[in-house]
Formats: sequence, C-alpha cells, structure tokens
Amino acid sequence: MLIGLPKEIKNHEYRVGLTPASVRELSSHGHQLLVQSGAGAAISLSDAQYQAAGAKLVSTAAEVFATADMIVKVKEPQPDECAMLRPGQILYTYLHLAPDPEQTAALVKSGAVCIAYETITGPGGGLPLLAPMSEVAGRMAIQAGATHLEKSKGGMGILLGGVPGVPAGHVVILGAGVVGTHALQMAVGVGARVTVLDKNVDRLRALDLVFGNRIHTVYSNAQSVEDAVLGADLVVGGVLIPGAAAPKLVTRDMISRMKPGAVVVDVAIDQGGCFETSHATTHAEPTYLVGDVVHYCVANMPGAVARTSTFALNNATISHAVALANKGWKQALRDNPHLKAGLNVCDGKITYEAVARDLGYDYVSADTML
Ligand SMILES: NC(=O)C1=CN([C@@H]2O[C@H](COP(=O)(O)OP(=O)(O)OC[C@H]3O[C@@H](n4cnc5c(N)ncnc54)[C@H](O)[C@@H]3O)[C@@H](O)[C@H]2O)C=CC1
Ligand SMILES: CC(=O)C(=O)O
Ligand SMILES: [Mg+2]
Repeated sequence: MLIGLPKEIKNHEYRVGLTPASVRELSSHGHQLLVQSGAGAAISLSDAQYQAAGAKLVSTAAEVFATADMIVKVKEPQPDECAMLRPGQILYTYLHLAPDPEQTAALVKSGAVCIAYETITGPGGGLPLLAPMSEVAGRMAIQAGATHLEKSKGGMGILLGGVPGVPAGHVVILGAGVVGTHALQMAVGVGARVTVLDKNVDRLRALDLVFGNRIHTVYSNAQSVEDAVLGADLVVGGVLIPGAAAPKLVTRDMISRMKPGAVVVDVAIDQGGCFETSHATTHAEPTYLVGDVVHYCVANMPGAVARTSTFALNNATISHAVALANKGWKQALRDNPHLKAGLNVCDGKITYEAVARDLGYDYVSADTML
C-alpha cells in the first residue's frame, strides 16, 4: 500500500502522524511511504531520518493526497485537506466530528474511509488511541490553569499550592477518566486542594484508593457541579461520552457566579466543550474572558508539547496502521471489532451512531460497509 504523511497545518500543531520508527515499521511490511518534506522538522525529526527509514519525500501535501491509498495524520483534516480526499482513500487520524458539522459534511462529500482515533476501543475497555493525548492534556491542564491564575494572564493572582500560612488553591475536576486522573495527579503534586466529580462511581473508587484523603470525590449531578464550581479557583473539564457532543455541565449562569479571576480549562472542547460558555481557541490565542472568568479552550493542547505527544501517539496508533496497510481496511475491520469502532464516515455515510444522532444524519452501521 502507498501510505502518505502530510505535514500538519492546524494552528501551532507540530505533531506528526508517523515517526521515522513508524515509517520503518510500515516499510518493513513492504509498504511504500510518501512523506511531505519538513513534516517532522519542528520536533527535530528530519527529512534525512524519514529517508533513512524508507520514505520517499515530496514537497507538497497535494502530492501526498493525490496518490496515497492511506493518509495518516494527527488532527482532523482542515478544509483544504478535506477537499483533497478521494473516494475509497483511507484517512486515519483524530476527527472529533460530533461538534463539527462542516468537517463532517466535507468528509461525507469526499467518499473517503475515515477512521477516527478517538472512537477506536480497546480489549481492556477505554479508548487506547485517545488515552495518550488525554494523559498529556490532563497534565497540561494544571500547568495552563496555574499560569492563567497569574494576574498578568487575567487570573485572580493565586499560587495553586499556596505557601506556609496561606491556603492552597482549589482545583475542581469534572470527569475522572484519563484527563481527570492525570490532571488530578498534577494538582495533588503541586499541593492544591482537589475535588473530582464523575457519574461513574467506580472511577471515583479507583482514585480514592490511590489518593485517599488528599482528594475529595463527589458524585456528579447538577447540584454537586454547581456547588463545586462556585467554590473553585480552577475548573478542569474532562468529561466524555465517546463520539458524542460533550454534555454542558457548567451553565452560563454558574460561570457568572464564579469567583472573579477564576480559570476554566475546557479540555473537552474537541468534543464541543462541557462549559456552556466555551468556544475553541488556539495556542496563538488560548484564552478569552466571560465576565471575570478566564476560559482556556485549546482544542489541540498536546500540540504544544509535540515531541512528547508524537511519540506517545505513535505508540498507540502504529499497530492498527500496520493492520490497515497489510490487510486493507475491510479485512482489518472485519478482523478487529475495536478498530471497526473507529469507522466514522465511509463512502458518504455516517457509520458512528453518536455522530449521526448529534448531527442529524442517517446512521449506517459499519458492518453494512464491510
Ligand atoms: N483539548 C485537547 O487538546 C484534548 C482533548 N481531549 C478530550 O478530553 C475529553 C476527555 O477525554 P478522556 O479523559 O480520555 O475520556 P474518558 O472516557 O477517559 O473520561 C471521561 C469521563 O467523563 C465521565 N463523565 C461523563 N459524563 C459525565 C458527567 N455528566 N459528569 C461527570 N463525569 C462524566 C465519564 O464517566 C468518564 O469517566 C475528551 O473529549 C477528549 O477528546 C483529550 C486530549 C486532548
Ligand atoms: C485528542 C486531541 O484532540 C488532540 O490530541 O489534539
Ligand atoms: Mg474540529
């Protein structure tokens, strides 16, 4: 198979879909790799390393899209990239379609076979191709939140860990999944007071076992979310219903009653966000104010630590890339129900139920495409 690797073009996105080691792995299975020159340059993965791993270099994304049987990326295709997709071509990347009707329409129109990293499931449960980026973004959420609590960034001017004689800041984490757990580790690490909410009591039990009385676990409902948010200095949003638009747990009214200078970090923004007041921002302009509350809603947080993130992502994506290339997409999906769960759009149809429901399309099961 001819596999194409374009350079990412989203704002401040420096990750790359395949490392030279991943290119070498695919080459060793007899596949040809077409890499856009400079794809990994921003994180010191040179063209020479890609060539040594077996890739042929081309200078433009257009050349990659025009000939490759499978495109491997990181972020959802931008409008210029959607326009270059062809019927039957495999697109293997994050998509986050439920909050994104324009991208969805473009992928439907393309006729391509679009496999979303974020809905591929794992034999042990969970979402193993989302998990590494959720680990990164969860950890970064506390870093970003702490920075934006500084006065010069619009925050109330507190140090999350406090100092002897002055209380620590209060971090509230919505969702005790991968983002929530990694945010919690960092928040506990800097000495903040931490409250974590989830609807899944087993997730709260797991955190309670590890962190004991250093954290407060709370069952999530409208009342407990409101109580926690109104007392918070920093709120991290990390809830997810796989594939679906994020539930709006924090209303505009709650935001208007938060402490002035409080910060919200809506990690769930790639699925539309869990604060009613959220809209996606970029690393170039990461925050905006709603009243006196700083909103940080960057939809590609791991792009800021692109080298760490690229290696973590490739560890999770390469085995399915090899299966897709070796077997072709139909056989690879027939053989693996977890990979099949990644099929979101195929031959002009929406094949992921939550996406179809949230965006008002007819749902066609992935099985009918095989
Ligand atoms: N902005 C960015 O750069 C990034 C965003 N993300 C996003 O972060 C979000 C979270 O991802 P993960 O932690 O991997 O998901 P996860 O599935 O591990 O955890 C989500 C948690 O939310 C909980 N939840 C669902 N409804 C809830 C409710 N009403 N109240 C409280 N908890 C609720 C679930 O029970 C689950 O424990 C996703 O939207 C993901 O795409 C992930 C990585 C990077
Ligand atoms: C998951 C996601 O949105 C990201 O890594 O950018
Ligand atoms: Mg998007």
